[in-house]
Amino acid sequence: MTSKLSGDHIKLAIQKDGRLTEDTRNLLRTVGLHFESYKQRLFSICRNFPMDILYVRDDDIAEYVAEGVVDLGIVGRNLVVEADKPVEEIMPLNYGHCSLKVAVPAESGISRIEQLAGCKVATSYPVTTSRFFEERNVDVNVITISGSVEITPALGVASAIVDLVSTGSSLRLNDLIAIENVLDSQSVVIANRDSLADNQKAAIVERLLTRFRGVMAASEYKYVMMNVPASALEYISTIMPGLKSPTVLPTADPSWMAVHTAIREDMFWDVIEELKTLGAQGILVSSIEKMFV
Ligand SMILES: Nc1ncnc2c1ncn2[C@@H]1O[C@H](COP(=O)(O)OP(=O)(O)OP(=O)(O)O)[C@@H](O)[C@H]1O
Ligand SMILES: O=P(O)(O)OC[C@H]1O[C@H](OP(=O)(O)OP(=O)(O)O)[C@H](O)[C@@H]1O
Ligand SMILES: [Mg+2]
Repeated sequence: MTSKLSGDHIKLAIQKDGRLTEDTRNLLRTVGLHFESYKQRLFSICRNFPMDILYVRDDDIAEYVAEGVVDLGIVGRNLVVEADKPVEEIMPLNYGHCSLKVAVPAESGISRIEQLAGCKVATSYPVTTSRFFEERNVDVNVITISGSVEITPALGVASAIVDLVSTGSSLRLNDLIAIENVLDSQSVVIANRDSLADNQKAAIVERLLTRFRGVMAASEYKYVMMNVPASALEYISTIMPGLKSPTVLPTADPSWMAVHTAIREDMFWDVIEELKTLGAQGILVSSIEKMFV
């Protein structure tokens, strides 16, 4: 095995050390990739998949993908939009959820962005912010700040900010309120366009995405096993939004049937409550590790 990045592999850039790092590493390991990741490492080679992983600052990922330094990147959509580079977003990954919002001091009395005309707006996302206000025809002076944007109104630097919000606690801590959403973000896979046009690379990318889909689909479902009265089986089958029709097996008692199915997490409690009222018993629920439909 060589220590250089090899040509017949695809290259994936992920955040080296930050909010997305742990979830991203976990996802890669859950899809069965074997690789070393030490903090001082800049890249590692997957032992069982034709891919090399580069660890970089998240701000650089979209640029590296656009330039073809790497074929794929995993990064927050907020940074893909801000980088404004020609890359393809090919899959949302359902972690790293946050939103970019316009916020103002709570006591300012400002509730609409039109009231910010002629004002200073501080942000670490100048490209996205300028475009947002231009599209809304509100003329503002965008000031670029690299961090702790929330304190700029209190310092008199700006009348409003555009910053990432997740729980909203940073805004509350600084007596700010959000007045408009600029974009919703989550971790996404982005790809270099030439790599997608290369059949060999595109095939490896598709293998990786298939694995990601399997893990993500599984996280949205629970596997449910239960015994139901044979008389209620027909109706119970209609209320179970499983993948296809549920698996029905006979039990030692002909008046009871065993039913196995996958139920979407978001409908789970409603369905379980209804099943219980219809006489289902011995309901066992388990997580699904991977799922391919
Ligand atoms: N409070 C939050 N909650 C959830 N996700 C967030 C939050 N803040 C940021 N994110 C998402 O996580 C990404 C990485 O955030 P992080 O704070 O690690 O960035 P960073 O400090 O710029 O890291 P780097 O050192 O790699 O440049 C953000 O670009 C965004 O997509
Ligand atoms: O709505 P909340 O849950 O409070 O999250 C939002 C905060 O999280 C991020 O900052 P981070 O903690 O990464 O600090 P930094 O931007 O100063 O690096 C973001 O820039 C906000 O400040
Ligand atoms: Mg960064």
